[in-house]
This record gives sequence, structure tokens and C-alpha cells, in this order.
Amino acid sequence: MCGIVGIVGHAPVNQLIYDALTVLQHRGQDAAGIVTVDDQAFRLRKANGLVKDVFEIKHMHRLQGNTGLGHVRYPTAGSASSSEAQPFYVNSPFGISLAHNGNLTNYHELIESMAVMRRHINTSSDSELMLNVLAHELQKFDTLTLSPSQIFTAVTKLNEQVRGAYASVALIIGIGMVAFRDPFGIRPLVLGRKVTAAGTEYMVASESVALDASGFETMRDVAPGEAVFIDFDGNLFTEQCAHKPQHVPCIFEYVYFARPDSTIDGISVYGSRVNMGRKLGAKLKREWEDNDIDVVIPIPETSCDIALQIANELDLPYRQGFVKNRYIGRTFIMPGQIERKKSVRRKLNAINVEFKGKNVLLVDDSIVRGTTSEQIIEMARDAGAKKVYFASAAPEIRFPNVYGIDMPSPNELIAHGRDVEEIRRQIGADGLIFQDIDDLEAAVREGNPSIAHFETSVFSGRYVTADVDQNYLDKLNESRNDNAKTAKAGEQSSNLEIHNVCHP
Ligand SMILES: O=P(O)(O)OC[C@H]1O[C@H](OP(=O)(O)OP(=O)(O)O)[C@H](O)[C@@H]1O
Ligand SMILES: NC(=O)CC[C@H](N)C(=O)O
Ligand SMILES: [Mg+2]
Repeated sequence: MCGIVGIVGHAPVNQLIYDALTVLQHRGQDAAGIVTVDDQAFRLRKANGLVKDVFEIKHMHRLQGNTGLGHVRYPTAGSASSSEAQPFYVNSPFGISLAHNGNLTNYHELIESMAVMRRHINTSSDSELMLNVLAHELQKFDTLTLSPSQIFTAVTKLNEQVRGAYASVALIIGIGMVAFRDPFGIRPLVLGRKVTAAGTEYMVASESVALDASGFETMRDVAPGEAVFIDFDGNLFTEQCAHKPQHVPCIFEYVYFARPDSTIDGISVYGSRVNMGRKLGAKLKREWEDNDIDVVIPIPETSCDIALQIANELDLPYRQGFVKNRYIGRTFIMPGQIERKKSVRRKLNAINVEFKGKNVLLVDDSIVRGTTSEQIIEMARDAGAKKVYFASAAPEIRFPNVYGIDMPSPNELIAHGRDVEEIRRQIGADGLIFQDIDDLEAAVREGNPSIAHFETSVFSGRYVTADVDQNYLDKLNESRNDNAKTAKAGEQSSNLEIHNVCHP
């Protein structure tokens, strides 16, 4: 679930993009990159690591220009090599650089068509592939400049070829910045502006918090299938570029990915989490009528708003029984299971007094691999809890995700092939309760009743792009399960890191 940002401004954008990336860091911790346009040249810095480590003062000095893009990466395709960090670049036509959040589901079909088009893809990244599809479509206009309508035609053609989830932003040298969202609007993309003495500046980003941090006012979400083009004079053009757009945003943004202070598709992420707590609290009251819970404790950080609301519903005390180490990032988006497992105890520590002799209800937003829940229940018992109950604000996650969340392998999901009782035993809880899917959808929809459907494939196994069959899922599992990724990591040093050769 990467984070993207793009700005067309009237003053240097390097610091604004850096600031935006720091508030999008929760969407990707593996790599970061910024590209700016300085006169007629791209300036690029990208590498593996957190934003604060990737960009040193010397890099920031080099990132000159009033227009730029930024990306934080959480790999869902290809490898985690620095050569697959984003933004990507092609030199023809004009010179284009692109940043992408999402995941393409017809990579293999597209890569074959690239060979026919005599386009070379140097990495195994689906985002580099998407950039080349865009470049190929723009190349078809045999002109020295591009009009907004030509750009929209190219995006329309791209939408006809590319399947999966994508919120993308691209800079075209001498022309402007184009941002577009897939026809289902699976991944988020928001548009904002800042009125300055020199003229209006525009910004697109994965989440509204990035606009807030850079001093931009939110205008609206980019619609599913829509493209937004801003030329270098600051003129904004928009057009619907999909034949049958449908709004089916990813529900997991609200459950886990997005920051609570963001508003996505008109829905406050915080508000949706409070609603999740309300619904799950009501279910707990209904189904565990005579419970003996003494205290509700969240598993920081994402579940805190949910747990507080559950405590209110149950009229029980809410206590922060775990302290989060602020220097450890999100464990779920870490690349391998060994690291994820080790990081739970590094990240969270129990305050014994909140557990000693009590029956505690631990609340998390979701149970995916069970890495967190298994260890945290053990920690609660070690801290002296009498009984440990567990509540998940998301239903059982039983199916892989193919739209930008790295859950490629059903066997790695703790709820795959297990009922609630089996999961309870596996994580070692005294009681376990999951949110119902209808309640989860209703909790999120309350913020924007016009959204009829959400992308909920991890719970249902139904994939909205209709191109995902068992054969696809089997291949995905084979190529991206934890063992396959570990094997791939060993090969990474052989990748050509073309982008950094001139500018170490
Ligand atoms: O069942 P699992 O595979 O462990 O995945 C689920 C856990 O991972 C996430 O936390 P994470 O540490 O990534 O981030 P957070 O601090 O935002 O809660 C999520 O909030 C759950 O706690
Ligand atoms: N999480 C994402 O959005 C990933 C983007 C892209 N598929 C990559 O792996 O780089
Ligand atoms: Mg968590």
C-alpha cells in the first residue's frame, strides 16, 4: 500500500514533497523516492529505507524545481530491491517519471505486449510496466507537444489495457503532471490546491493528511477512472477516462492502512473506526451477554480508536496496557515473517499493573497472519492476566489480496481454512470474536452512503476486476509466498541500479 504525491507549484517543491512523504510513511516503509523537474531535467533520489534516512541534505539540494513527485514503497510485486524503488523513469517520449500505488493483475499479459512494442522493462516491477504502457500510448501522438485531450486519450487507452488497482501520478517533461485512478477507484487519490501570490499550486496524494502537512486545501477525491492533468503554467484539466467506472474502494484502507486523520472518498477514517467499535461493541453485548471482562485494552496503534469505542459501548474501563516503541514501524508491512515476528516484542511492551489478576479484552483492527495476536496474548498472560479475550474489528481474512496489500498466500493467513474456534485455539485466547462483514461495510459506509460496494475480497474471495481466477491465485502464491520472497531477496544484488550510478 504505497503512498504517492505530486505537486505542480510556483516555488521549489522538494521540502513540501519530503514533508508529505513523512506523513505517508505508514503506507510504505521499504523505500522512498522523489523526482523533481529542474528546467528540462529530472532530478531523482530513491533508495531503500525510511524517508528520513533516504534523503540527506545533499540530495535535497539536488532536488531542485517547482514540480515533483514522491513515493513511499511497500512492495507487492517484483522484488524489494532499490532498483524497484519509485518513481520510475523512461526517456521517451519527452521523458516521463511515474509513481504508483496499487498492484496490476495482468502483469504477464502486459509484459508480453511490451516485447511486441519493443519496449524494454528493466525490473520485475508492475509500476515500471505501467509507466511503459503510458509512454507507449503517448508515443502514438507524433507531435512535439501534447494537448490535455491527447493525454486523456492515452490514459483512456491505458485503462483499457491495464487491470488491477492503481492510483498513479506521472510527470512529463515540458508538458505537465497527470494523475489517474483505476476504474474501480480501489486505491485512494485526493486532489488539493494552494492559492499563492504567484498563482494556484496543485497537489495530488494518496491521503488528505499529506495535503494538510504541505499546507494544501483538499478540493476533492479523484473519481474512479478519472484523470487530472495540470500543465506547467498551473492550468487544471480533468476528464473521465474509463468507459464504465464504478466506485468500489478498498475497505482495508479504513480498517488498517490509512491514517485516522485522513478523509478518503468523503469518509473520515477515524469516524469509520469509531463506527467499527460501535458495531463490534454491540455484537459483543449481544453474543457475550454474561461476560466477565474487567477492562478493554487496545493493541497499538491502529486499534486504539476502535477499542475506546468498544469500552464505551460495554461501559467498561479503557486502558492503554501496552506501550508502543515509537522507533519501530508497522509490523504487518515489514517484508518477511522472521522480521515481523521479532518486531512485535520490540514494538509493544505490557504494563503489568493493567493486567495483573484481570480478565482483559484485547482489541485489534484485524488478524491477518496472527503474528501480533499470538504474541500479544502470551504477553498479556505473562503480565498476569487471568483471562485474555480477543476482538477483531475486521472479519476473518481468508483470501489473498491482489490489489496492493502483500497477502499473496492463503496458507500464510491464520483464518484460511480455520473456523473461529480453531483460530481462537491457535492464538491462545479464552474467547475470540470477529466483526461481521455487513457491520464492517455499514460502519464505513455511514460516512458516505453513496458508496454501494467496497472492495472486500480478503473476506469474501470475490475480486471486483473479474480477471482473478484460481490459476492466477496459484501462480501468485507460488511466486510471492514468504519462502519465494526470501529466495528472491538473495538475487537482488544482481539488479542493475541504473538510477543511482551518476548520483551516489
Ligand atoms: O495478524 P498480523 O499479521 O499480525 O497483522 C495484523 C496486525 O498488524 C497491524 O499492526 P502494525 O504493527 O502493522 O501497525 P499499527 O501500529 O498501525 O497497528 C494491524 O494493526 C494488526 O495489529
Ligand atoms: N503497495 C503498493 O502500492 C506497491 C506498488 C507496486 N506494485 C510495487 O510493488 O512497487
Ligand atoms: Mg496493529
